[in-house]
Amino acid sequence: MSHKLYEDALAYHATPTPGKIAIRITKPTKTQRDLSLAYSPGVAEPVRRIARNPEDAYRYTAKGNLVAVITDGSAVLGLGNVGALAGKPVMEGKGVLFKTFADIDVFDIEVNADTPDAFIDTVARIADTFGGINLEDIAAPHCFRIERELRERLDIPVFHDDQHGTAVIAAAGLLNALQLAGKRIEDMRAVCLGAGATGIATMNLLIQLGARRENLLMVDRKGVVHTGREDLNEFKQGFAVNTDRRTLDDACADADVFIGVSGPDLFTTDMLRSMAATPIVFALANPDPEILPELAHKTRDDVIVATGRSDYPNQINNVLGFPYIFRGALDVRARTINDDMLVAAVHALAALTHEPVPQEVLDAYGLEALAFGTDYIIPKPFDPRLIERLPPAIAEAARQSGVARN
Ligand SMILES: O=C([O-])CC(=O)C(=O)O
Ligand SMILES: [Mg+2]
Repeated sequence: MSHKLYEDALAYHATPTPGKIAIRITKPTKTQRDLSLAYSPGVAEPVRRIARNPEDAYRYTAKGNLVAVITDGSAVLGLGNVGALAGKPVMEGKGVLFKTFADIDVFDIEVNADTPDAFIDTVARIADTFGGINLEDIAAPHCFRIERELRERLDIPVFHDDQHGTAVIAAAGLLNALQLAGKRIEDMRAVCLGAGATGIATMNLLIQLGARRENLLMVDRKGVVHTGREDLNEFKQGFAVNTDRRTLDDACADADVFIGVSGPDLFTTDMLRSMAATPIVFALANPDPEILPELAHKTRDDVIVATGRSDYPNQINNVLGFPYIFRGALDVRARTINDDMLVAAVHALAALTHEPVPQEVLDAYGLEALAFGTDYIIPKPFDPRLIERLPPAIAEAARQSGVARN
């Protein structure tokens, strides 16, 4: 990407105030009386109430609209293990998006943890502060255990964004792309390059939506995940297929779908040429995709391409998910975010793409027109209808599945 954009990004982050987010006060604090309500002695009364009834925290504190965006810095974007502190710009960025798109407040928390247990313990001990926990940029496989144990221990939603957020958006975009390609998810043969958090969660969600496990080939650094391998962790084992295919080249031949959640430029033009008719290529590595859209389109004119980036059509990025999924969950004080809620989000997103696009979306993207088609398989992040459609669908799924407290 251009050097200029990166220079601009540094200036954006540095001035006029370092960082991207600050705290706002929601009550009057101008007079002696204001202070005696906000602080001693008045503050003692909500304290006594919450001590008697913890649910009162939702009434007298910011808890119910406050999400922790928490990382250990072990898998920041596609940049790898850069450490907790270096992950902070991304976590602040998530806070900006939660606030902009769903009016949810965020504390970003960067945890230096030597072990998954230390991380789990830290999060569990601070969880009372929050209405929900958004785990971010935590590497596989330890992210799976971290999420599972925190879900068991806590009665607020715990959601690993890079797994389920990205999976929801990819699945919604894929349903639409398959429709354009005239293919059914039940028949689709898909390759997933990258068997980490996002890859595994996405494949699991596609199976829930009708994909057949034996038609999904996961590929990791050592090649195709197949039943003859003895180096697979329990999460990859679930996707081991009985096949002769061994390399990424082998896997891509005649495939209908390629989903990359790996690293830059790993998907070649030869691989693309070997895919079935109207191939679907989701090159989702951030910031640099597995293949650049211009190269994919130059290689085949029947390809449908998506990336994770804002500067190309078809942005498959979890920004379309986490703000609205948490909004829906917080609105009904859901105890968790379950699969029914994720599937509801998939269908709401996929359906919205078929409707006429409002003028303000065209303006935000400098476009004359935009309609369902190969360059528009998923709504744009600046679509004001997202906040109207997604949270109610997710909240309803929470109610139906019995995890809503309101
Ligand atoms: O931050 C983004 O653009 C999407 C994301 O969660 C990641 O790449 O880890
Ligand atoms: Mg992430």
